[in-house]
Amino acid sequence: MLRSSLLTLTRIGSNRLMSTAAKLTTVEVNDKTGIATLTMCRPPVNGLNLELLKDLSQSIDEIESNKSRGLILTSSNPTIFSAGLDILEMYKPDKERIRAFWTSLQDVWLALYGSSVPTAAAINGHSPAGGCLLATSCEYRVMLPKFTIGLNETQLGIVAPKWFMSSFLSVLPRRIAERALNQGRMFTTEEALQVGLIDEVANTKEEAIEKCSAFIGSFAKVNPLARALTKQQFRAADLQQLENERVQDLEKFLFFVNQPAVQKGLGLYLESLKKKAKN
Ligand SMILES: CC/C=C\C/C=C\C/C=C\C/C=C/C(=O)SCCNC(=O)CCNC(=O)[C@H](O)C(C)(C)COP(=O)(O)OP(=O)(O)OC[C@H]1O[C@@H](n2cnc3c(N)ncnc32)[C@H](O)[C@@H]1OP(=O)(O)O
Repeated sequence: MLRSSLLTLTRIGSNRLMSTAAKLTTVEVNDKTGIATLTMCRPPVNGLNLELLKDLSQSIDEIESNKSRGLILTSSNPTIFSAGLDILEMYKPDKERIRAFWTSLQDVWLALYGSSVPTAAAINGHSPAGGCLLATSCEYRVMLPKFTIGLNETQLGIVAPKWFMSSFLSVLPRRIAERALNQGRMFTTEEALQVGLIDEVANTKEEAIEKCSAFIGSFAKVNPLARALTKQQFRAADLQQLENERVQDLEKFLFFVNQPAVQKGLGLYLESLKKKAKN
């Protein structure tokens, strides 16, 4: 398979480390537990651009087909899980590339939210918008203190698509989800724990990964097929909705993102990020 030819396989202690040639993600399988840790490593902020999304898709497929016991998603950056979609993909976009970009994002969501293996996110840094989408696509979340997580799209003058809302709603009560989305609210770790957006707090990344592993281990005595089919039945309606509306969803996104007012808003937001970075 093409994917195999892109992979290098290294052994670190009892762990197998698979990394893509471009190294935007690594997959490390713990030989004792059989759990795969998928790490995003795209400096400076794990912005989800086309290449990172393609890598994530490939890595998730790899983990599914390697029959790993579970998947833990985390980041190599010590303060940022993912800054969400790379705004440079949406600002003054290239016509063909932005189509591939959005389609890849749909692929990642379908693969992660619909994954047959147990999934958990070790959120070791800030996790706005697309970062929160990835985290809420997993079944369990452990976060480090003093970071933020949420769907802040309305703060940028954009709208979270329905399937972002589906992931959010699979975790939060409807009333809290609706208000947070309308406000574009970012929750601190402590607030996220209080509303149920995350399941546990850990003091270090290692501890977060241990807690994620313990969650995945909690299924050890459950029949894997029964567990996977049960999970997929819970998520089937959300997944089917995007499968049915993929093309319309892409066209809606392209129409929306190309509106002059949206482009202006994204430009101003990028400028404010750059100014903040300089100060
Ligand atoms: C009806 C509906 C139909 C269709 C829907 C249509 C549209 C909706 C589409 C999509 C939904 C959008 C989802 C998203 O994910 S949008 C992205 C949202 N993300 C953010 O708002 C995060 C912004 N970043 C930050 O808040 C901070 O950077 C962060 C807390 C992550 C890290 O802070 P830190 O102080 O550590 O780093 P910075 O100095 O701020 O940044 C370093 C560097 O990185 C650049 N940067 C940061 N975030 C992004 C990003 N998301 N995209 C691109 N670039 C980013 C930042 O500018 C700095 O760059 P430089 O100055 O060049 O070093």
